[in-house]
Amino acid sequence: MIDPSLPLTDVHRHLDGNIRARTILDLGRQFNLTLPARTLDALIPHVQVTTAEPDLMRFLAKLDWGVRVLGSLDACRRVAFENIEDAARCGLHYVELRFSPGYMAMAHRLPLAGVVEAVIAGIDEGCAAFDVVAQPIGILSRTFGEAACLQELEALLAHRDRIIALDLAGDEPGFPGSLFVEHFTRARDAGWHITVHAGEAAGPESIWQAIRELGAERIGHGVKAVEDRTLMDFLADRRIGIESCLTSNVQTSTVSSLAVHPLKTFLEHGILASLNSDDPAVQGVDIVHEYSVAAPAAGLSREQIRQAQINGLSMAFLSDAEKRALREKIAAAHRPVRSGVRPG
Ligand SMILES: O=c1[nH]cnc2c1ncn2[C@@H]1O[C@H](CO)[C@@H](O)[C@H]1O
Ligand SMILES: [Zn+2]
Repeated sequence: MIDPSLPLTDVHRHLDGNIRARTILDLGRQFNLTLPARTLDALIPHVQVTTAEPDLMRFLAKLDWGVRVLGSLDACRRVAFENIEDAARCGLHYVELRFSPGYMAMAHRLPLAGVVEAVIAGIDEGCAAFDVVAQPIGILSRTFGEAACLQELEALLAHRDRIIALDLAGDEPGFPGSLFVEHFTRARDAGWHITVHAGEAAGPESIWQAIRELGAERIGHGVKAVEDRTLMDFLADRRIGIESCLTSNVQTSTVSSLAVHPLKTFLEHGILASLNSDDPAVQGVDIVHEYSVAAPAAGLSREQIRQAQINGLSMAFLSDAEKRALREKIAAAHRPVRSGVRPG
């Protein structure tokens, strides 16, 4: 139930959580690595979630093979390019691709700033080849601690003009946002937008912390906001966007089923919440599934799904003029061409 006359956006999509299984096989061969399987069918269970994982960390382990095969900077460039191709193929007009340079560099000790440069180059090449607007968001992988995140931050700052925002992802309960206040102060000083994974594996206090201490303008997942009415009022009043990722939340056991997902409550509360994919290749689903299958299963009406699509562009890290231009472009492309009408 995507409205084709409106821009289709995905503002919460991990580039390094969207590495094709076929590419993992291919790069594994190229770098002579021993993968857990030699064929695509046999590899899938190692790199894709099939049934819900018991918790976030076990879900995140499924992303590991994707980055273990990144044996060179050119491999990083390739997966970034393929991410744009994937976005175009599923009909996205605008995508914010987030990635963690430290996580991508880890297995083969690639230079961190080199990874950032390669990812940006792949995104640029993809945007030149396909009709998609894309912007990169840097991630600090909290799972590896404050010092590792500082190195990621430095690498991202080396390309500060090409990065639009900073995010914090990974082990939310193990590494609370309070450890990263300095990192985010520097990010804001660099003029970046801020979005933070919060209220996914930890409670509403994690969302308050992200807003008050890290300066989050948007929240990734934010599921646990439903437990705190004052917080929901605050999110609605301040127009702090919630980047919902329905299928992901079931696969990480953040919610027990789509039927109990709070997105519908957020929309009824007037919160700026949108539909996004998270880690499409790992999840085995993409944005079209989120709109046509997951959102109805989460109880959203047609009108609420349309509102979520509008919200996706509203919360995008674009200027008002850029948003208007995208809206007008899609509306014009959708307008039916009148044939057989001759002027005069
Ligand atoms: O749903 C999620 N919640 C929290 N962290 C995530 C999620 N998906 C991916 N990452 C984390 O983001 C970085 C790669 O982009 C990695 O740190 C990965 O663990
Ligand atoms: Zn995420």
